[in-house]
Amino acid sequence: MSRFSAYRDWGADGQEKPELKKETLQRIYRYFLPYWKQGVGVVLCILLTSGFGLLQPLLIRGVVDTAIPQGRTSLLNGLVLAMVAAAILSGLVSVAQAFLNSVIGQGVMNDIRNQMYQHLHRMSIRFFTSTKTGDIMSRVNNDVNGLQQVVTDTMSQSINNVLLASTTLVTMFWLDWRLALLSLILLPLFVLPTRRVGKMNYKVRKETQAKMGELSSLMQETLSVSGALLVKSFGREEDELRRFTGKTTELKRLQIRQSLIGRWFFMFINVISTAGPAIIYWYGGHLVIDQSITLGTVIAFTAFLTRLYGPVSSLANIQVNVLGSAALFDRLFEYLDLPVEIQDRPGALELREAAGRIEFEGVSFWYHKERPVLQGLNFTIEPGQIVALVGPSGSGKTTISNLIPRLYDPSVGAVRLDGVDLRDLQVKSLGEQIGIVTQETFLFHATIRENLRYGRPHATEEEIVAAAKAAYIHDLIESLPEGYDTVVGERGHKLSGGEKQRMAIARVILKDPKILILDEATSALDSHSEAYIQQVLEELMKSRTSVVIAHRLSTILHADQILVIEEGRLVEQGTHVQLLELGGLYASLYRQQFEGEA
Ligand SMILES: Nc1ncnc2c1ncn2[C@@H]1O[C@H](COP(=O)(O)OP(=O)(O)OP(=O)(O)O)[C@@H](O)[C@H]1O
Repeated sequence: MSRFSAYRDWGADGQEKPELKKETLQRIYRYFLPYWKQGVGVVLCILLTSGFGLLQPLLIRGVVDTAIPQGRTSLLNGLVLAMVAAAILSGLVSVAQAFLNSVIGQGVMNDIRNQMYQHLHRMSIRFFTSTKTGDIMSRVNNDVNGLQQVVTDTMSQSINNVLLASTTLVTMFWLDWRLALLSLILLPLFVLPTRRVGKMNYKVRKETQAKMGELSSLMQETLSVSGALLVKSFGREEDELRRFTGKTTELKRLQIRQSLIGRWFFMFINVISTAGPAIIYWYGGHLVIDQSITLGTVIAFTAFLTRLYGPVSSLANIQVNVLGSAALFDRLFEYLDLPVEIQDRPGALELREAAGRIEFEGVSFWYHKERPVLQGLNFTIEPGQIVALVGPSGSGKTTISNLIPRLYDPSVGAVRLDGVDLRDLQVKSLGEQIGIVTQETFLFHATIRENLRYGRPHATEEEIVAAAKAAYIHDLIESLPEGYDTVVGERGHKLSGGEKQRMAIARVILKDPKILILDEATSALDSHSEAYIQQVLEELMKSRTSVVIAHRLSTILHADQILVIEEGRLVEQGTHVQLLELGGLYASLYRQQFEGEA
């Protein structure tokens, strides 16, 4: 089985039980390292806010125990002012903390998103043909977004909570050890239910995430232009609706469950945050009556109690949260770690100007090992030659042409350009020498000018117009209200199949590559336009090596060599005249077409 076979089930959400791996932690740490300064800032902010927080109950105690009983109004004013000032300062610091947190979170997220996009572009076509677009999108968008929330919240809240809980506990013991002990005994009451709720919440959240992924994949497929067209043309709207509502109903159920879990959580919090202080008032009240502590201490204690229980119950969930973040990171790392199939070897040569001699030596190829697509191909294309690949549908012609720009590497044997194995050349420099026009032309959602310039980013206006004229598309472009500024592509102006092919040809004319691959490049044209374009292409093919795949054999009569492919094997080779004389597969294909057209 190919090492890429795992791609096929990508996004099926294999990992259920997250575990914390040392390598994961180390890698996460490396992403945060560049932001250490902001990290120090966050810790300082947390220290300050927890200091301000500690101050409040102590100030309350001063008010209750000293200022009011002793009738010291100036002290009362001072204490109240200090309370307000501490609240304002604490608020300001928390704004700064939120800012720093965002800088870190967004920064890490941005770095990962860019790294992921770059990595995805290094992946071979095999990856894209075997992975659902929805899954790729979902990883780049949802997972990376999820990261910010989970990571920064988990990280800074954990530090925050540890500090809050420990400083509060120390202060509580300093104030009165008996009440402090009682608070500690009550702690499990608080912590245990929230921990359970936290776990349940995590599980449902994960299920919801997976369901949402499925839903977005489904929408991506059925709401794309081609998908919608298919649904309509087969009248399958109702079935699709059923499939969709099946998933949304499931999602609804999960989300209701999630919000119920939230309600349970708040119920526990409410009960305990009322019951906790009540118990402290009860025991503290007795101590006040016995005059062993002051009333202010009891009031301060109840304020401290919420400062203790909140952070401790969050910390009880920290394991779940940390595991959750680690799992999210792991999902992203899995993508980042996908092996790059086609990449530069160390010391790969830069191809400056290819002469254009292409050799296939003992080339076999398979997408999946059990089904070879090309078998033992040997042939040479001399510089400047026009070579046509001919053969029944599915015989492997496109696959052969894909090996030349190294969209795939041969499974056995070698493809050479000017005597050098393609695997020893820099992939980018190879790509620069090759121009491809296929049956399906893709245009970006951009202006016609920008689309044409894709072939040569620095092309002048004159060069663009000249290329468009050469591809017989200039007049059409001029007739559009916005001419070369017309936006085409996914949501822009629609060009017909033939017009798109002419755009693709103009784009390649601009690129001016040394090697040309035309895979059914004129299939969308009527015979009148095809005759025109054929002239253009013949002009274009002069002085470069060209590989042409065409079902309409009339377009390849003048090829220097015709390679006849059947079931992945080279079965005949020669010029049109030679092959007709041979009276084999080519002759019969030609006769069939000739008779069909006659
Ligand atoms: N990405 C892929 N994964 C698995 N099998 C593939 C893939 N692409 C093509 N194939 C298979 O490889 C074989 C050769 O396909 P190829 O597209 O090279 O044929 P072709 O001669 O160009 O056909 P056509 O004339 O119909 O375009 C076919 O049987 C096809 O099903």
